[in-house]
Order: sequence, then C-alpha cells, then structure tokens
Amino acid sequence: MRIKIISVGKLKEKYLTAGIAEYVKRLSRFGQVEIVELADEKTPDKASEKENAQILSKEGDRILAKLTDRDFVFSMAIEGKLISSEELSTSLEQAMQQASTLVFIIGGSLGLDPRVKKRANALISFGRITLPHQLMRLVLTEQIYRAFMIREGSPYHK
Ligand SMILES: C[S@@+](CC[C@H](N)C(=O)[O-])C[C@H]1O[C@@H](n2cnc3c(N)ncnc32)[C@H](O)[C@@H]1O
Repeated sequence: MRIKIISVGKLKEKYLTAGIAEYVKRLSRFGQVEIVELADEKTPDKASEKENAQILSKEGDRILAKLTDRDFVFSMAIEGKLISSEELSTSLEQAMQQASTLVFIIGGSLGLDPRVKKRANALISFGRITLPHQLMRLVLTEQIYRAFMIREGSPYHK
C-alpha cells in the first residue's frame, strides 16, 4: 500500500520538518510513504478574484498531473466533511479496499482548485479553523498514523 501526501508550498520550518519525519518513519511499517512537494504560485496581496482563480488553476494543474485514475484521493479542505479520528480510520480502511495508493492533498495559501476538490473521493476537514499548509502537513501525518493505530486497537489512541 502507498500513502502519498501532495502538498503545495515548501516546508521551511525546522520544528515541523522533524515532526513530519517522525510520523513518516512511524507510518512506514504500514506502507510506502511519499511526500510530494509542489511549487506554489506567488500570491500578490491585492490580487483580483480572476488572478486568484488563475493561481489556483496553475497549482491545480500541477496537482492533477500527479494523480492517476486508480488513486483514492482525500482532498483536505476547511469546508469539507468534518470527521473524527475514528471516522478517518474507517475511511482509510474502506479506501484501502478500493485502491492501492491513497493520496492526501494539501493546498497552498489560497486553498485548492475546484477541479482538485471535484476529483476527490473524499473532501475532508479537520475543523473550521485555518491551518497553515506546513502545520497541516504535520497534523495530517499524525492523524494518518493515529488512524492506523486505531485500526490496530493500539493504546496510542485513547
Ligand atoms: C492556509 S490553508 C488555505 C486557506 C484558504 N483560504 C482556504 O480556504 O482553503 C492551506 C491548506 O491547508 C489545508 N487545511 C488548512 N486548514 C484545514 C482544516 N481545518 N481542515 C482541512 N484542511 C485544512 C487545506 O488543504 C488548505 O488548502
């Protein structure tokens, strides 16, 4: 099984790099984990709606180019379906029965292109708060690890 995390924008903070590396290491016993970091577009402070849509579209093209029809895609979006850690675990279980590659997508500062949301098999939210994309990467790797721990009935999840 492969777990792929596609993220728009660079990971710059060392304190997050270490945390993400730790969860990727822990996850590696469940499958091959890959993080695909895609370039983001510069977002001018006073961009028009049209300019923002163009930026999202360019980033969306890069994301879509990394997907295959066989992938099971979780797109992360604030307005998506609110799920608990237990529900994420169940979703992973179901996704693994349908596909050998699970892809999680984190957008850049403007979010995700509508086409990426449409392509998703599941559009999920970790709450109505806005997390910066770098922190989201850490939270997501921990939650995927937690989902596997829940599946194993491990006391990691209390
Ligand atoms: C800085 S946020 C983007 C904010 C943007 N204004 C929006 O509404 O999507 C960067 C990315 O992190 C992810 N993200 C941030 N907070 C999230 C949350 N509470 N639930 C799910 N994904 C989140 C999403 O993939 C988002 O595209």
